[in-house]
Amino acid sequence: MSVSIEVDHVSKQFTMAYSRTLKSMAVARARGLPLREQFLAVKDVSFTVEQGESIGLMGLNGSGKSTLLKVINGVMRPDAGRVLTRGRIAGLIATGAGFHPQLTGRENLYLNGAILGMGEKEINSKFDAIVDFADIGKFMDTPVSHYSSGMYARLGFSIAIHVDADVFLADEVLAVGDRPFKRKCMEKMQEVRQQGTTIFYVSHAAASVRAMCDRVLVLEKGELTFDGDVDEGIRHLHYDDAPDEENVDEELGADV
Ligand SMILES: Nc1ncnc2c1ncn2[C@@H]1O[C@H](COP(=O)(O)OP(=O)(O)OP(=O)(O)O)[C@@H](O)[C@H]1O
Repeated sequence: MSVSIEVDHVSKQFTMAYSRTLKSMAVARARGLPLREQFLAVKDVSFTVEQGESIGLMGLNGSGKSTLLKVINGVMRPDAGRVLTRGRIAGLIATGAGFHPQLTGRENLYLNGAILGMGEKEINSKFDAIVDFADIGKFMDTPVSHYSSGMYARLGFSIAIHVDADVFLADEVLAVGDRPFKRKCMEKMQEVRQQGTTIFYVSHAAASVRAMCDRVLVLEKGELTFDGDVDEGIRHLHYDDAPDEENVDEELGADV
């Protein structure tokens, strides 16, 4: 097996500004309060992923999951450490990220496809499959600013999953889709997984991580506190404790 992703002592720092207006800055300064604070969203994280592994990235809100994916994707540069990736990376950091609101679905498909590394010929050959999967056919010539968040998500996911990628990064892809679409996405991701694509799957839904992944990474306040067996990782996060009935999906399990 060959190494697909190597994350080596990676840290990412952000600045949190407390004051947004000149007045509040002046008040804070007069009171001797800090104007901003720096914090590490990802703290000294290291791990290696082999080609074809399917990783569930879990952690509470704000624990650094999206930031870590952005660093792996190359959208953000780490402040310390390094990331090595092999092959073409496709993925959704935020559903429909990169869509231009004034452009139609069709135009965004070509634009987004190009951003994800597909040539025009490749997009042409996959166009029907992408539109079919997204199931928003008659809205393809409507500006995406008129789309619902679910329609955005459908088109975004469909484009990304049809890229012949070596690594697929899926951040909360199932958060806005309806139940039939979630099911379809899971089936498609399983198909891509069977083909040997490395998958990074961010989810709060324990059952979907169980179905999709063969290893779990857990981030807590930016630190990697668990790397290993799926069930143990879920137990580590207590995701299985007393699920809230309203959020239990028969296939995806309990959300937290
Ligand atoms: N561009 C940014 N500038 C400043 N702070 C940021 C930025 N992006 C993220 N953060 C902060 O970094 C921390 C980690 O955010 P991140 O989005 O990576 O968390 P997450 O685990 O993906 O959360 P969620 O489960 O809610 O999606 C949060 O405190 C967030 O406010």
